[in-house]
Amino acid sequence: MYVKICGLSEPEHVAVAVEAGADAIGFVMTRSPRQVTPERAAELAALVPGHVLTVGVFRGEDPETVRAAALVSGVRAVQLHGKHPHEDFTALKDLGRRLVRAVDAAADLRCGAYDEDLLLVDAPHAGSGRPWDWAAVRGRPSGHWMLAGGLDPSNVTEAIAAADPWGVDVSSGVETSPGAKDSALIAAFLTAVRSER
Ligand SMILES: O=C(O)c1ccccc1N[C@@H]1O[C@H](COP(=O)(O)O)[C@@H](O)[C@H]1O
Repeated sequence: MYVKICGLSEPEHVAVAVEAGADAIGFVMTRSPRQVTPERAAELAALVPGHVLTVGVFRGEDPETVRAAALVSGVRAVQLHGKHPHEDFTALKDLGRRLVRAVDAAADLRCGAYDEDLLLVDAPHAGSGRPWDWAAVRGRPSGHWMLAGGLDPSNVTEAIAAADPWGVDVSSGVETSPGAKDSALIAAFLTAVRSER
Protein backbone atom coordinates (compact mmCIF):
# COMPACT_ATOMS: atom_id res chain seq x y z
CA MET A 1 0.00 0.00 0.00
CA TYR A 2 1.44 3.32 -1.12
CA VAL A 3 1.19 6.04 1.55
CA LYS A 4 1.35 9.80 1.08
CA ILE A 5 1.43 12.19 4.03
CA CYS A 6 0.33 15.61 2.89
CA GLY A 7 0.44 19.21 4.06
CA LEU A 8 3.75 19.16 5.90
CA SER A 9 5.35 22.46 6.85
CA GLU A 10 7.85 21.60 9.59
CA PRO A 11 11.13 19.66 9.34
CA GLU A 12 10.31 17.49 12.37
CA HIS A 13 7.17 16.19 10.69
CA VAL A 14 9.02 15.49 7.45
CA ALA A 15 11.54 13.48 9.46
CA VAL A 16 8.83 11.50 11.26
CA ALA A 17 7.01 10.71 8.02
CA VAL A 18 10.22 9.50 6.36
CA GLU A 19 11.27 7.49 9.41
CA ALA A 20 7.83 5.88 9.69
CA GLY A 21 7.98 4.74 6.06
CA ALA A 22 5.96 7.19 3.97
CA ASP A 23 6.28 6.69 0.20
CA ALA A 24 5.39 10.28 -0.65
CA ILE A 25 5.25 13.62 1.14
CA GLY A 26 3.11 16.55 0.03
CA PHE A 27 3.64 20.28 0.32
CA VAL A 28 0.55 22.43 -0.25
CA MET A 29 1.39 25.44 -2.42
CA THR A 30 -2.12 26.77 -2.80
CA ARG A 31 -4.51 28.64 -0.51
CA SER A 32 -4.90 26.49 2.61
CA PRO A 33 -4.14 26.44 6.34
CA ARG A 34 -1.23 24.23 5.24
CA GLN A 35 0.11 26.51 2.55
CA VAL A 36 3.88 26.87 2.23
CA THR A 37 5.78 29.01 -0.23
CA PRO A 38 7.75 27.31 -2.97
CA GLU A 39 10.91 28.44 -1.17
CA ARG A 40 9.80 26.80 2.08
CA ALA A 41 8.82 23.67 0.17
CA ALA A 42 12.35 23.61 -1.29
CA GLU A 43 13.86 23.69 2.22
CA LEU A 44 11.62 20.83 3.32
CA ALA A 45 12.07 18.80 0.12
CA ALA A 46 15.84 18.96 0.62
CA LEU A 47 15.35 16.87 3.79
CA VAL A 48 13.59 14.06 1.94
CA PRO A 49 15.63 11.05 0.74
CA GLY A 50 15.43 10.09 -2.91
CA HIS A 51 13.27 7.03 -2.40
CA VAL A 52 10.44 9.19 -1.05
CA LEU A 53 8.45 11.15 -3.65
CA THR A 54 7.98 14.87 -2.98
CA VAL A 55 4.66 16.24 -4.24
CA GLY A 56 3.55 19.84 -4.72
CA VAL A 57 -0.21 20.27 -4.22
CA PHE A 58 -2.13 22.88 -6.23
CA ARG A 59 -5.78 23.78 -6.75
CA GLY A 60 -6.96 25.68 -9.78
CA GLU A 61 -3.67 27.41 -10.65
CA ASP A 62 -2.74 27.75 -14.29
CA PRO A 63 0.00 25.46 -15.64
CA GLU A 64 2.63 28.22 -15.74
CA THR A 65 2.11 29.02 -12.04
CA VAL A 66 2.39 25.32 -11.23
CA ARG A 67 5.50 25.01 -13.39
CA ALA A 68 7.21 27.95 -11.67
CA ALA A 69 6.42 26.66 -8.18
CA ALA A 70 7.57 23.15 -9.08
CA LEU A 71 10.88 24.44 -10.39
CA VAL A 72 11.56 26.64 -7.34
CA SER A 73 10.55 23.97 -4.83
CA GLY A 74 12.17 21.06 -6.65
CA VAL A 75 9.25 18.71 -5.95
CA ARG A 76 9.27 15.58 -8.10
CA ALA A 77 5.52 15.44 -8.63
CA VAL A 78 2.65 17.91 -8.94
CA GLN A 79 -0.89 17.18 -7.78
CA LEU A 80 -3.61 19.19 -9.46
CA HIS A 81 -7.00 19.62 -7.77
CA GLY A 82 -9.88 21.37 -9.46
CA LYS A 83 -11.45 21.16 -12.88
CA HIS A 84 -8.33 21.09 -15.01
CA PRO A 85 -8.80 20.30 -18.69
CA HIS A 86 -6.68 17.64 -20.34
CA GLU A 87 -4.62 20.45 -21.93
CA ASP A 88 -3.29 21.52 -18.52
CA PHE A 89 -1.75 18.09 -18.01
CA THR A 90 -0.42 18.08 -21.56
CA ALA A 91 1.15 21.50 -20.93
CA LEU A 92 3.03 20.13 -17.92
CA LYS A 93 4.28 16.92 -19.54
CA ASP A 94 7.66 18.44 -20.40
CA LEU A 95 8.19 19.57 -16.80
CA GLY A 96 9.67 16.16 -16.05
CA ARG A 97 7.59 15.73 -12.88
CA ARG A 98 5.08 12.99 -12.18
CA LEU A 99 1.55 14.30 -12.60
CA VAL A 100 -1.19 13.50 -10.11
CA ARG A 101 -4.80 14.20 -11.10
CA ALA A 102 -6.91 14.82 -7.99
CA VAL A 103 -10.67 14.42 -8.48
CA ASP A 104 -13.84 13.49 -6.67
CA ALA A 105 -15.86 10.37 -7.34
CA ALA A 106 -17.97 12.02 -10.05
CA ALA A 107 -14.98 12.46 -12.39
CA ASP A 108 -13.42 10.20 -15.00
CA LEU A 109 -11.71 7.63 -12.77
CA ARG A 110 -9.42 6.04 -15.33
CA CYS A 111 -5.84 6.71 -14.27
CA GLY A 112 -4.06 8.02 -17.35
CA ALA A 113 -7.15 9.45 -19.01
CA TYR A 114 -5.55 12.91 -18.79
CA ASP A 115 -2.00 11.58 -19.29
CA GLU A 116 -1.42 11.67 -15.54
CA ASP A 117 0.83 9.19 -13.75
CA LEU A 118 -1.29 8.81 -10.63
CA LEU A 119 -4.96 9.35 -9.85
CA LEU A 120 -6.14 10.64 -6.46
CA VAL A 121 -9.80 10.15 -5.59
CA ASP A 122 -10.75 12.58 -2.84
CA ALA A 123 -13.79 14.03 -1.11
CA PRO A 124 -15.56 16.88 -2.93
CA HIS A 125 -13.83 19.37 -0.58
CA ALA A 126 -10.14 18.48 -0.58
CA GLY A 127 -8.31 18.93 2.67
CA SER A 128 -11.49 19.17 4.73
CA GLY A 129 -10.84 16.02 6.72
CA ARG A 130 -14.41 14.85 6.22
CA PRO A 131 -14.94 11.12 5.58
CA TRP A 132 -17.10 10.22 2.60
CA ASP A 133 -18.57 7.06 1.08
CA TRP A 134 -15.27 5.37 0.21
CA ALA A 135 -17.03 2.14 -0.80
CA ALA A 136 -18.81 4.00 -3.61
CA VAL A 137 -15.62 3.99 -5.68
CA ARG A 138 -14.67 0.37 -5.09
CA GLY A 139 -13.79 -1.22 -8.45
CA ARG A 140 -14.32 1.99 -10.41
CA PRO A 141 -10.88 3.63 -10.68
CA SER A 142 -8.32 1.90 -12.85
CA GLY A 143 -4.55 1.89 -12.58
CA HIS A 144 -2.54 3.44 -9.80
CA TRP A 145 -4.97 5.38 -7.65
CA MET A 146 -4.89 6.78 -4.13
CA LEU A 147 -7.82 7.24 -1.80
CA ALA A 148 -8.05 10.46 0.26
CA GLY A 149 -10.61 12.37 2.24
CA GLY A 150 -11.18 12.06 5.94
CA LEU A 151 -8.70 9.27 6.56
CA ASP A 152 -7.06 8.99 9.97
CA PRO A 153 -5.21 6.34 12.01
CA SER A 154 -8.44 4.91 13.39
CA ASN A 155 -10.35 4.52 10.11
CA VAL A 156 -7.73 3.94 7.42
CA THR A 157 -7.93 0.15 7.52
CA GLU A 158 -11.72 0.38 7.21
CA ALA A 159 -11.31 2.75 4.26
CA ILE A 160 -8.86 0.41 2.53
CA ALA A 161 -11.23 -2.52 3.00
CA ALA A 162 -14.10 -0.44 1.62
CA ALA A 163 -12.46 1.03 -1.47
CA ASP A 164 -9.54 -1.31 -2.24
CA PRO A 165 -7.17 1.48 -3.39
CA TRP A 166 -3.57 1.16 -4.55
CA GLY A 167 -2.56 3.86 -2.06
CA VAL A 168 -3.84 6.26 0.61
CA ASP A 169 -3.26 9.95 1.26
CA VAL A 170 -3.86 11.87 4.49
CA SER A 171 -3.61 15.41 5.74
CA SER A 172 -6.23 16.52 8.33
CA GLY A 173 -6.29 13.12 10.00
CA VAL A 174 -2.72 13.50 11.24
CA GLU A 175 -3.30 16.97 12.69
CA THR A 176 -4.49 18.31 16.03
CA SER A 177 -6.03 21.37 14.30
CA PRO A 178 -5.99 22.61 10.68
CA GLY A 179 -2.37 22.92 9.64
CA ALA A 180 -0.89 21.59 12.90
CA LYS A 181 0.62 18.20 12.15
CA ASP A 182 1.22 15.78 14.99
CA SER A 183 4.21 13.41 14.99
CA ALA A 184 2.44 10.67 16.94
CA LEU A 185 -0.55 10.73 14.57
CA ILE A 186 1.72 10.58 11.50
CA ALA A 187 3.50 7.53 12.93
CA ALA A 188 0.20 5.95 14.00
CA PHE A 189 -1.25 6.37 10.50
CA LEU A 190 1.71 4.59 8.93
CA THR A 191 1.64 1.84 11.56
CA ALA A 192 -2.06 1.28 10.90
CA VAL A 193 -1.56 1.01 7.14
CA ARG A 194 1.49 -1.23 7.38
CA SER A 195 -0.21 -3.57 9.84
CA GLU A 196 -3.12 -3.91 7.39
CA ARG A 197 -0.94 -5.50 4.69
O1 LIG B 1 -4.71 20.02 2.48
C1 LIG B 1 -5.19 21.04 1.97
O2 LIG B 1 -5.40 22.06 2.63
C2 LIG B 1 -5.52 21.05 0.51
C3 LIG B 1 -5.86 22.25 -0.09
C4 LIG B 1 -6.16 22.28 -1.43
C5 LIG B 1 -6.12 21.13 -2.18
C6 LIG B 1 -5.78 19.93 -1.59
C7 LIG B 1 -5.50 19.87 -0.26
N1 LIG B 1 -5.17 18.69 0.38
C8 LIG B 1 -5.37 17.40 -0.16
O3 LIG B 1 -6.54 16.83 0.41
C9 LIG B 1 -6.32 15.44 0.65
C10 LIG B 1 -6.35 15.14 2.11
O4 LIG B 1 -7.54 15.49 2.65
P1 LIG B 1 -7.83 15.25 4.20
O5 LIG B 1 -7.48 16.51 4.88
O6 LIG B 1 -6.99 14.13 4.70
O7 LIG B 1 -9.29 14.95 4.23
C11 LIG B 1 -4.93 15.14 0.16
O8 LIG B 1 -4.99 14.69 -1.16
C12 LIG B 1 -4.25 16.46 0.22
O9 LIG B 1 -3.21 16.51 -0.72
